[in-house]
Amino acid sequence: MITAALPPGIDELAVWSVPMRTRFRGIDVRDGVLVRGPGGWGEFSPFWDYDAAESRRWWAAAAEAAAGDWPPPVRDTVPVNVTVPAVDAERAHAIVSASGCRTAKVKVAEPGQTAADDLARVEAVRDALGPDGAVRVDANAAWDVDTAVVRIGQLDRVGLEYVEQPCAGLAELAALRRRVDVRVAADEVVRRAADPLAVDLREACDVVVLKVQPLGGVRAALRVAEAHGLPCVVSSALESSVGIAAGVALAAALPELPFACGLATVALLAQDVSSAPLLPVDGALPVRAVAPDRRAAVAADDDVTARWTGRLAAVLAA
Ligand SMILES: O=C(O)CCC(=O)c1ccccc1C(=O)O
Ligand SMILES: [Mg+2]
Repeated sequence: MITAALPPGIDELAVWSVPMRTRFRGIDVRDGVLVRGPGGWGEFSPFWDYDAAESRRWWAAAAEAAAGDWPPPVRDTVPVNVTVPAVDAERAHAIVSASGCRTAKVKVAEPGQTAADDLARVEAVRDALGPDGAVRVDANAAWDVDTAVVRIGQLDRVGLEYVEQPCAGLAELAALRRRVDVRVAADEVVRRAADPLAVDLREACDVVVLKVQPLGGVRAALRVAEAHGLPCVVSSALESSVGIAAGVALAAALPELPFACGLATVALLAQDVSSAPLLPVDGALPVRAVAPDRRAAVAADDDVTARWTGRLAAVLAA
């Protein structure tokens, strides 16, 4: 526990650090800060490549959770997808089979891998799910428009629910969307925007991905959903179960939830902050509070703790 320099409204900070089971987006270790306020626990865990200015929305999400300021739920469970990292086909099959989920999101276009690697992984996932499951892919903005047309054409042989952020920019997404039949989902183009409310998504996508921390909290993300008027999918930023609970609160509060959410990612962590982690049962997460009772077991070392308290101080001063 750290007692120095607590932010306003916060009575405890706990810095956690756990290895990933599988490398994901170049991340092998996930870490962050848990904060406790009068309304419960919140999570502040911007990725290390986010500067203080870009991390401010992440802090707003943690402060909102600690204040207990979430909107009421309209459902008590949230259907989720299993998230498949850029692993080989055999492991992808095993991950999906073990998950109990009926929807899978598969990472594609990983640097150093080929189109054949992606196709083999996606085919294995389809095989594991059977014909009634839903398969979506996420390219994390890796393709130009022509490449995306070709790759999506190949991968859609298994039938895709949507392709998430196939290209980087709004104009590219719009150009691609006119050339493929598969739905396009927008992620980075919304969550990394200076103003996620003001991005003009009308031609660019069919689905909007909402992430609580990058958008500045549950209420801020609900305003993003309302501003765009498109179907939304809530997805994680690889948080511990405390941060995932905020995603679940958002998914539970959305008026419509037509697709499974990307909130089953505690399974990608080797350990969790809670002895009752938010992991899916029969493809869904329950809407409930999370007690981070394992914070001593997952406590970061002094060096990592100092880096996080420094980061938090920089964000609060910004
Ligand atoms: O959506 C999911 O299934 C899991 C979350 C996920 O993919 C993700 C997690 C951390 C950072 C970025 C992303 C992403 O959607 O690109
Ligand atoms: Mg994404």
